[in-house]
Amino acid sequence: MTDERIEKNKAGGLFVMKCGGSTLAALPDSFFEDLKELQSSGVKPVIVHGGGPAISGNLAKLGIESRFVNGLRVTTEEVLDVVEMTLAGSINKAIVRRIQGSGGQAIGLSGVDGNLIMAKPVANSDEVGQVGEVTGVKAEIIKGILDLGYIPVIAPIGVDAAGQRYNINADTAAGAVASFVESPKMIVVTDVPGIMRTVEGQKIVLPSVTVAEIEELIESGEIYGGMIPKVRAAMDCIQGSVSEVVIVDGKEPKVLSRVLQGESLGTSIISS
Ligand SMILES: Nc1ncnc2c1ncn2[C@@H]1O[C@H](COP(=O)(O)OP(=O)(O)O)[C@@H](O)[C@H]1O
Ligand SMILES: CC(=O)N[C@@H](CCC(=O)OP(=O)(O)O)C(=O)O
Repeated sequence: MTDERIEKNKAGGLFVMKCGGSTLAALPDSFFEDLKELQSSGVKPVIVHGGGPAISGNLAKLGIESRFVNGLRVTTEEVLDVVEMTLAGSINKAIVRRIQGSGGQAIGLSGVDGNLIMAKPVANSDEVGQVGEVTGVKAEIIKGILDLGYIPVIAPIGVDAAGQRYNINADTAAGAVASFVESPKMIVVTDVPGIMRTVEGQKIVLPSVTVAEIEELIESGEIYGGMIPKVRAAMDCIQGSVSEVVIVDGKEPKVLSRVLQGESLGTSIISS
């Protein structure tokens, strides 16, 4: 990590990474070893994670059906108990244990702790229930944990001043965290090699896309399902301090350090 370009990133201070539930179990040990090496070299990673498939699995065990409206889980109080238990409990602690297992240092918390992620109901809460949108993130808590030498591992549960909990899509939460901590880059780690489109019958990965191109890809149906909240979160945060969002496959060797070194991997979303 003596590369000049990594040094430049260090000067930026930190980067936010979102780990999707689709990929968490498949992340190889080398992913966490790379993360540990970055941490040892002075880079400050912040992790926001999902866990949608695990939530659906736990709900199914309880005989509760999972329902989604435009990619957002319909969240009753009963569902919210399972969401919190899964995200802030088993998934969060599994990530912390994997980082520690690679010799890194991590502290897991949810957006409820210290009122880290403040939220309010989404506009269509009559349809989706206790789903939140972010109104604020206490960046000083994240920076404090980083200054202590730990990687913050954040579960996307929000809270409001009255103490009500909210289920927040993990891509949305990661984008908001990246904006509030003024991360220059957000890395979205998922189970596909980037944003793909079909050209002459072949699926290709787009090396970079602009906000205008994303709108066209959603319109044409080439971006659908779980990719939609990712690109929407990316578009929201690159309006502010985040200058680039990169979507990559977590199984790619040394993916984090390669992206931070400026290697062209996955799909880079840029403002224009
Ligand atoms: N244009 C696209 N390129 C790549 N993947 C896409 C695209 N449109 C939709 N997807 C889907 O988005 C999925 C990633 O979203 P999701 O399953 O929610 O992942 P995560 O758990 O990482 O948030 C991919 O596995 C793929 O099925
Ligand atoms: C409101 C909403 O839909 N919340 C998500 C939170 C987890 C998530 O987003 O996980 P992935 O990143 O693995 O999809 C859910 O309940 O599934």
